[in-house]
Amino acid sequence: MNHEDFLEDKAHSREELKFIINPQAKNGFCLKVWKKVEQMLKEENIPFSAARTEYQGHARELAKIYAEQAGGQRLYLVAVGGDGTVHEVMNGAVSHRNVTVGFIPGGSGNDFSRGFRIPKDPAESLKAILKGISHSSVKADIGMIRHIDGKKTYFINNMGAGFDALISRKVNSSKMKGILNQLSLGKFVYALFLVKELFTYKCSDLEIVIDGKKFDFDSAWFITISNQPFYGGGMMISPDANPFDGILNVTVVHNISRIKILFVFASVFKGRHIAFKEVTVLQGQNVSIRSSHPIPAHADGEALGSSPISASVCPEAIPVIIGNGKDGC
Ligand SMILES: Nc1ncnc2c1ncn2[C@@H]1O[C@H](COP(=O)(O)OP(=O)(O)OP(=O)(O)O)[C@@H](O)[C@H]1O
Repeated sequence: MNHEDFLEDKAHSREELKFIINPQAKNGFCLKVWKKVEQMLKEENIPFSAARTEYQGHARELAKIYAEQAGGQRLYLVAVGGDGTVHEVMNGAVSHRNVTVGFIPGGSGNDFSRGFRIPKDPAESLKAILKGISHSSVKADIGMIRHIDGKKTYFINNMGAGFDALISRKVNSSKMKGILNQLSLGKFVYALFLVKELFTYKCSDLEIVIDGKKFDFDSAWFITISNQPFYGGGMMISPDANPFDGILNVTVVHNISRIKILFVFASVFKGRHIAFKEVTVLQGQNVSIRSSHPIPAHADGEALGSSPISASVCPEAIPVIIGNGKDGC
């Protein structure tokens, strides 16, 4: 491991490296990932500290506390878990300019690592983090959702409303996710629920306003607003999304039969679904969603109330360590 630069940098500064681990991610598999990473850190004499989450929302609280404790000094906060964990760490850290966020994939979906080209293997992702700390961190865009009560939720992968939000809600509360994770088939859980819910979902009419321009969609299945291409455990929902371009990419699936949507689904893993006339692709900086009846929403796969809802891009809002720099994305 090339960690000499890292150690040298640390000798000159009070920079800190902290890990926030979700021991429940991928049904407990994440702990094995962490053990491996922890062993490597110890073997290489790399100074670090670590905390495990104890409940939903804890990673966000820990990130906020650590960011404040750092008192303005540079803090590298590495989420070890799935997309829910990186979502929470990023939300806790985002208002603290001294925090740089990293990620070691230990969840079932890990779309953040796909979208930011972080290695799947924990040892490789740790190497990428140490290299990133020594040589480069980059500022990534994030999306911001403003709630009626003035609170804000940020997303780093994507947000959405409609069928996809319903699926992620069902997946997250199901026992099936755990069972499939045990069988190393966790990434198929979204596909399974998609097929299961397909025959009962009630579509809605959507009014989407992007940067002041209105678009109407009859009988819409879902809308996804993406900062990077992947969601749902490897589906390339928004092939053109780029977390460094200051733009949010919008995908709307509408006016399509229940059978044909299966073909859209079959093609989404390679991003070929955008060729369907029932898939509309748009982009902009501010997106608002109204629907004929309230539809569930999510941010980075975590449940988030229901429509109406709106999101804006915050360009270059958070420093991230992704190993390869922007060019890697
Ligand atoms: N100690 C804990 N006990 C129960 N739930 C937790 C705990 N720590 C975190 N969580 C919650 O677990 C949920 C899932 O975490 P995460 O998304 O990281 O893993 P995953 O679902 O396996 O991966 P992915 O989202 O990539 O599919 C999140 O909503 C998070 O808030």
